[in-house]
Amino acid sequence: MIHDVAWETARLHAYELGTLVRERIPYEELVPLSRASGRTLARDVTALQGIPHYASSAMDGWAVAGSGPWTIQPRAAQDDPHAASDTLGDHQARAILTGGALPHGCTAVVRSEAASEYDGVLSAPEPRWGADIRPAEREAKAGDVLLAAGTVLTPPRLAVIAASGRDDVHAVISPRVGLVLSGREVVTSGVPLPGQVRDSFSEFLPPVLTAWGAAEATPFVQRIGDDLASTLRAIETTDAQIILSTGGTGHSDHDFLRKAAEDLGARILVPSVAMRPGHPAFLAQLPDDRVIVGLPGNPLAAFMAALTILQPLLDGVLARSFTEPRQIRVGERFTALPGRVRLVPAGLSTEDTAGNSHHELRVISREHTGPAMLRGLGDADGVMVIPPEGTEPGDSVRWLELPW
Ligand SMILES: Nc1nc2c(c(=O)[nH]1)N[C@H]1C(S)=C(S)[C@@H](COP(=O)(O)OP(=O)(O)OC[C@H]3O[C@@H](n4cnc5c(N)ncnc54)[C@H](O)[C@@H]3O)O[C@H]1N2
Ligand code: MOO
Repeated sequence: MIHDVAWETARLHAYELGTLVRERIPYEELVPLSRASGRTLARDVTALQGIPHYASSAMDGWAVAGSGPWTIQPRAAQDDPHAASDTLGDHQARAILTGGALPHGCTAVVRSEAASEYDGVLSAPEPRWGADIRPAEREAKAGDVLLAAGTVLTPPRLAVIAASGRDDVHAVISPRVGLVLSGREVVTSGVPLPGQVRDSFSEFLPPVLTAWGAAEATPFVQRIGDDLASTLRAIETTDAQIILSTGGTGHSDHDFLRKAAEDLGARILVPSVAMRPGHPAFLAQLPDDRVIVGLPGNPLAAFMAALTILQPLLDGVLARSFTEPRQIRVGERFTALPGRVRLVPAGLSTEDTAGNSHHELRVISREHTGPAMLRGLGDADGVMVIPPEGTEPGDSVRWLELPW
């Protein structure tokens, strides 16, 4: 009798195994910013200089010193309106563009639309001291830690790093992932005949892996039949550090993943998970520390298993922190399912299933969410985790983000 691991425990085991794998593989590499989106920082990033690194104008208009009216000074460098320059004396003004370096002595910027110019003299309502000036180092001082190790690089974070003067970053090296797709009935193109099934995973899993930070390159894909020899061969011959297999997680005489893992001396960390769908999900560590993640063959079940085991595993391997899911209010009633959580594709809505409107968003399950279906997931905003005791409308549940 296999002992199901609680959903929360399966996530923790997967994360801890990931941190162990992290110690066994090379840690970091220098990556240009242009290729660093989605990567994880291996080290803290400090500002090479302040952001911004000089005081500048926030508007097109006039740099002024003291009170008006002001005598207009010629531009220091006619061909470069942004050039840092000169000093303004009291009651003097000089034209300036947004982002232009402030002249010394400048006490405010007057917007062009607020000022009038006549015979070399500028008049405007008295500006507040410091108006429309962007002081140096307002966003960061030189040497400040801008982003901590373990942070995932998003487009705005890359821009912040660039603004501080850096061209590249130390990113955590992603593990090599191999996909092993099992099932003689699985076909990869065209219209499947009765008894055949069109492959759901080779289009689906690689971008999910990329979104979860695992692979810059397409993972190595092997297709195997339903037999022990080819299952063993697939595991033994790949150089992947994480072997992600689909199908064959069951206990029938056509399912060989568990037997293969046992024959290879693997330590089974998660034999199955107290969840639905995705219950047969499986996590094992081979004697050489490579990892097998067994995803069930049913496509939605496979994704729920991946959310439960693969994502925390990758967070561990990528030196990211363990994330606790956010809470969100559910908009419908679920009866109890003793001992198991349910992972349900759901959409955000301001209405509950009884048609009542609410100020805060609630989540409501989508249609077409059977274990072998992906339509509901395609329409979903996220996945809700329904506790074994069920829910009443308005209860809080955990909410898992989708990787796309
Ligand atoms: N007697 C029992 N039968 C089953 C149980 C059980 O507890 N007792 N559990 C069910 C659950 S839950 C799941 S999930 C599946 C697990 O199946 P396997 O991981 O062994 O996967 P297969 O049997 O190989 O395939 C299941 C199903 O998925 C389809 N499949 C497989 N690969 C693909 C693919 N690449 N693309 C699309 N679809 C795929 C396959 O054709 C089957 O229909 O077992 C239940 N049975
Ligand atoms: O993991 Mo299975 O349906 O629960 O498809």
